[in-house]
Amino acid sequence: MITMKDIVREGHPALTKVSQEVDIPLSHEDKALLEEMIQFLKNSQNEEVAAKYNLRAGVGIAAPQLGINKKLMAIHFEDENGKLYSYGLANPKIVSHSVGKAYLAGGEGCLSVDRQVEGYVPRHARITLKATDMDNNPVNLRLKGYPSIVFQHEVDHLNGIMFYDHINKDDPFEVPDNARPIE
Ligand SMILES: O=CN(O)C[C@@H](CC1CCCC1)C(=O)N1NCCC[C@H]1C(=O)Nc1ccccn1
Ligand code: NI
Repeated sequence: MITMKDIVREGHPALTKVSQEVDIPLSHEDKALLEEMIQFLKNSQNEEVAAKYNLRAGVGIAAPQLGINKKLMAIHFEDENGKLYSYGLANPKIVSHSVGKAYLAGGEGCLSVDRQVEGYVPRHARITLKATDMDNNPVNLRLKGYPSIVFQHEVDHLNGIMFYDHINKDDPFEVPDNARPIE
């Protein structure tokens, strides 16, 4: 099972590399990795399991965080309306996005970053994302709000981008014009 010791931390080269696309149909190895990544997220959100294995709760994880530079990412969480987002995705691509921006009002963190980094992380408010899921089916998702932010955070990892790369150095809490805060 994946635990925190498997998650590489900032300074590890895998986090700033552009990852490679994977072959479709997925190899057994890549499919098994996506399954393990989803299981980690489920475990991390389960109080007993997280306490037992000292897991930090996460809603998404990308293969580079495991030192693996493949375009594989997993997302698992329920939004405020109880809608479940649970995906193991290969070769995700943001094919279109809104002009408008959005950001988490509380800022962002990362399981690969063992420190608080203050500031707003401006992202696209809405995105259309295409990918292949773990059963080799094409996925076409239109996302807004918190889910849109989560998916963008993970896609960034596959391109070697960390959340703090988006924070305005001169004014971390500067709100880009017409950007929407997500509580
Ligand atoms: O690349 C992937 N990562 O680095 C895991 C990150 C991904 C999120 C950060 C901002 C958008 C996506 C993650 O999940 N976190 N960041 C650090 C500690 C907190 C944790 C988190 O937000 N946990 C959470 C939130 C709601 C419900 C349950 N748990
Ligand atoms: Ni992260």
